[in-house]
Amino acid sequence: MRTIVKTENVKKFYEQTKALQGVSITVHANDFIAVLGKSGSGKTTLFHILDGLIQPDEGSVCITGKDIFRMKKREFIEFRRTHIGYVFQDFKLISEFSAVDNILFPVDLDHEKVDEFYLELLLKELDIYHLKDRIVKTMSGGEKQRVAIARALINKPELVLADEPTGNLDSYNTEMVLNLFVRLKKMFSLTVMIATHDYAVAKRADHLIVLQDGKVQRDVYDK
Ligand SMILES: Nc1ncnc2c1ncn2[C@@H]1O[C@H](COP(=O)(O)OP(=O)(O)OP(=O)(O)O)[C@@H](O)[C@H]1O
Repeated sequence: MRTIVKTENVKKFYEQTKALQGVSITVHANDFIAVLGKSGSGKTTLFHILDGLIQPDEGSVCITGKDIFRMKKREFIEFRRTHIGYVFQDFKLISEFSAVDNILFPVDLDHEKVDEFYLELLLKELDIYHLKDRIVKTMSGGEKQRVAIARALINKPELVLADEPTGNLDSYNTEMVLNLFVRLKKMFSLTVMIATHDYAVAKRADHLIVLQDGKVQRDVYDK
């Protein structure tokens, strides 16, 4: 089993708050991992650290065997772009842009040629092909969520981090997004990590990591 994520003793403090108090986890390739915890348990902090958005105060983070906080900035930017896809809790889409312009934003930034075949496949798999030219601000929460997932996948990352991907969805859309992650994981050999506060959602994963007060309280691997 190939290791995709390995953190050792990761700590992050915000003044009085100990957001992460020594988190060590190992995540294997092609698994579906749920990080379960109540509000304030440190899920977003951990995901931001895995994505290199914030730096830990202590500890190390290796993604596909590379220590991301030992990389040079430019090297990391390129590494992140090609290895990690992030679905933000609040989507972070550009509301005045169309779905397809949002999805292609990470590609356009790098002036790369668009893989039209892959784009079409993604749009169809996510059931947003018919919405590709719609302005994002006119879309429902579930539709925006699927656009955000497509944007995270457009550069064919190995690791997808999704922070509360079902947090704002009703039960129908929650089920749809979970099934989608399972299908996309198989189809594109992804490793999918989701953060959630909902045990019913977390139960669907192969690997469950429970965070409590910034510490790993349970780490169960069940395939
Ligand atoms: N930028 C910050 N400045 C100060 N404290 C912060 C900051 N970011 C997070 N915290 C604190 O760190 C702790 C962990 O927060 P975090 O957002 O990681 O939790 P979470 O499990 O993702 O919660 P939620 O489910 O509500 O998003 C909380 O006590 C939070 O208030």
